[in-house]
Amino acid sequence: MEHAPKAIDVTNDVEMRTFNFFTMGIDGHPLGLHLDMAIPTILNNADEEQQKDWLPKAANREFIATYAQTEMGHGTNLKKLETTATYDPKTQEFVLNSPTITSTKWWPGNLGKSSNYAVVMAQLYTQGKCHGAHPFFVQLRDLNTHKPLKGITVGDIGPKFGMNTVDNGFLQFDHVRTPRRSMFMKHAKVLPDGRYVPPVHDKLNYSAMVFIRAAIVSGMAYHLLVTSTIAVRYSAIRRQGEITPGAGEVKVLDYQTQQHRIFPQLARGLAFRLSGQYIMKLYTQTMDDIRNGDISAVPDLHALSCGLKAVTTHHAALGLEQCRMACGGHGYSQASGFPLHYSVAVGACTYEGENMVMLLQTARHLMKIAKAIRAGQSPKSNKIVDYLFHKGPPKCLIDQAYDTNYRNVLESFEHLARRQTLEVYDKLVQLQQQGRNYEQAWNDCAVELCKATRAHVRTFLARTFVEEIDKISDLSIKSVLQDLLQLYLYYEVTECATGLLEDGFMTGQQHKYAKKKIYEALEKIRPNAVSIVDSFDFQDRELHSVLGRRDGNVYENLLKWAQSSPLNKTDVLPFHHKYLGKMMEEARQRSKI
Ligand SMILES: CCCCCCCC/C=C\C/C=C/C(=O)SCCNC(=O)CCNC(=O)[C@H](O)C(C)(C)COP(=O)(O)OP(=O)(O)OC[C@H]1O[C@@H](n2cnc3c(N)ncnc32)[C@H](O)[C@@H]1OP(=O)(O)O
Ligand SMILES: Cc1cc2nc3c(=O)[nH]c(=O)nc-3n(C[C@H](O)[C@H](O)[C@H](O)COP(=O)(O)OP(=O)(O)OC[C@H]3O[C@@H](n4cnc5c(N)ncnc54)[C@H](O)[C@@H]3O)c2cc1C
Repeated sequence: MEHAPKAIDVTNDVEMRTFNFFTMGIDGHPLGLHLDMAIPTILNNADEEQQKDWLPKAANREFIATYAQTEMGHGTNLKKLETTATYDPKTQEFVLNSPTITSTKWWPGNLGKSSNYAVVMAQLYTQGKCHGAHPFFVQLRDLNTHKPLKGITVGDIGPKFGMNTVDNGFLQFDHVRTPRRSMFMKHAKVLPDGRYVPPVHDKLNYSAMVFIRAAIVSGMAYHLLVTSTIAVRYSAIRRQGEITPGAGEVKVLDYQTQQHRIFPQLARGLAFRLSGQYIMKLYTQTMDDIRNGDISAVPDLHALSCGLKAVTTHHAALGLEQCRMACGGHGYSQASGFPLHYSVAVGACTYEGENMVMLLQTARHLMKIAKAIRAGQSPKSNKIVDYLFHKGPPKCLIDQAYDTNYRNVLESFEHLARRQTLEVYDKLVQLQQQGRNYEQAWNDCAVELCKATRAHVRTFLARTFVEEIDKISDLSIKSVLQDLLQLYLYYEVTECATGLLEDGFMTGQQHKYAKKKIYEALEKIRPNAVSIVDSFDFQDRELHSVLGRRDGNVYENLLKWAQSSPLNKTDVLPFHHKYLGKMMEEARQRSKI
């Protein structure tokens, strides 16, 4: 198959678009879904003729499209989406319909007021048979008046936990007719007479979600690096309390507890950035392969993107909260920027696949591998999973004198992932032997399946971090990043210590060794901490934080920020005399009686 036209390479500016997206919660980005889901859908699911028609206009912003898949009643379970697209061979059109209240499309970004087109996921019916969810490219609003077209009800879903500058919307179809060729026809097709032509892989229609899951990994790195920049800079300004009595108040960044709270977030931000680059390259390569008819990497990409998305979003949410708490009272102010960054970032734990569901998707992949291992098969030279086939050292070696390239630490992570994967597989088999069906057994193992996925993803993140730091040639930069790598690896050892201690693989003494390495790394990072975050070169505008200002003039600008509040436009607000003043006057009068 010849290469499809690459009018735009959606992934070449992912870093910038991740930044754009993740600040959209700050300045509202009516093109977020257009750029990050609608265009990738056109690129990967439209046939050549459709691409020639839609892609240049989309790239030129001649319309704004969103990605309308989730419904009020279903977001995770795509098999049960209720919106229908029924083919009418007489007119060669699809009839789109929202049969129930729960089939109302609900959540799509920019759907409420901005978009005039949408990628609509609907159950495809033709010749009386349902062929499952397929994407359709549908016009929603008149291009001149921007009014909804006939049969279309659309609006904003109202205020949310965050991202309230984005018009997430609702959408209902009342028997809306759309041409046959509005169905994305690169993979599956419906011929003029209504015959359905199936795709080579029935999940290729889901590629836009895979793109976002891959992009979110870099997005979470961005959020952790932004918020740890704010926390480090503020902690280098804020003086509170003494370490040596009489020696004067210290910068709170000198407290070990403050370092232990913030620096691991910095380290995780770097780790996620490196794995984010890896997964985006894997996505791009896989999409190229699909264009050339090779779908062999699709399962690996799906499994890794689901696992990375779930783990990095969860750790980013926890890490942002740690950075906020580390800034005390001012961290709780909107002036800090934390409420904004947090409310945008934490949505990623839910959208693009709720995290538990994503962990379980990766677990499906791991169970296939476990089955092959138990059947005595050999590994398939796949660097992401081959370690599961290998037998690692019987005991933890992290405290050996020399641990070249942290091989002993990585083998500890591999041991835990291997053990948890095989143990939960064996439990799955055992439960079925005891009479449970597969689905029941799966549900009874779901928590352990998620743990196995987290252990597998941790191994991947750690190995990628080690390999990428090893490639750095500038020794001064390498030395600083190795301090963060040391912190990351031993912090992760302590984070999964229960798993490593559970089977006696690691000893309590080795756990103490890991803690010692953490404290050592904190001490090494402290003198470079401000330079490290300054090196990210975030602009004050994107930090959106008085506490994280590059010039460090926190207090003067905190007062200026407060004084600029509308509440401070006048000394006495009208409500005072109307309510509080009146209440107090009446109370004084009563007390005179
Ligand atoms: C550029 C910067 C951008 C920065 C970030 C911008 C973000 C924009 C902000 C917000 C946008 C948000 C958008 C959305 O939220 S869009 C809606 C997202 N919705 C979801 O993610 C739904 C989640 N549910 C699913 O994906 C699926 O229902 C499922 C995967 C949970 C289950 O799928 P299902 O069809 O039911 O299949 P099975 O579980 O039965 O699995 C069958 C089989 O298929 C494989 N598979 C499933 N999905 C994929 C896939 N995407 N790719 C490849 N393979 C897939 C699965 O592994 C099974 O295989 P098997 O084990 O071999 O049987
Ligand atoms: C900020 C934001 C932006 C969004 N933007 C878009 C968009 O642009 N386009 C779009 O189409 N959608 C969008 N969504 C919707 C989003 O994709 C869904 O909310 C998400 O997929 C989760 O589905 P749900 O809401 O149905 O949750 P549910 O699936 O109902 O989840 C509820 C609970 O059930 C659990 N659960 C569900 N199924 C299983 C299972 N099989 N096994 C174990 N546990 C399970 C979940 O883990 C969760 O704990 C957005 C959502 C948010 C929050």
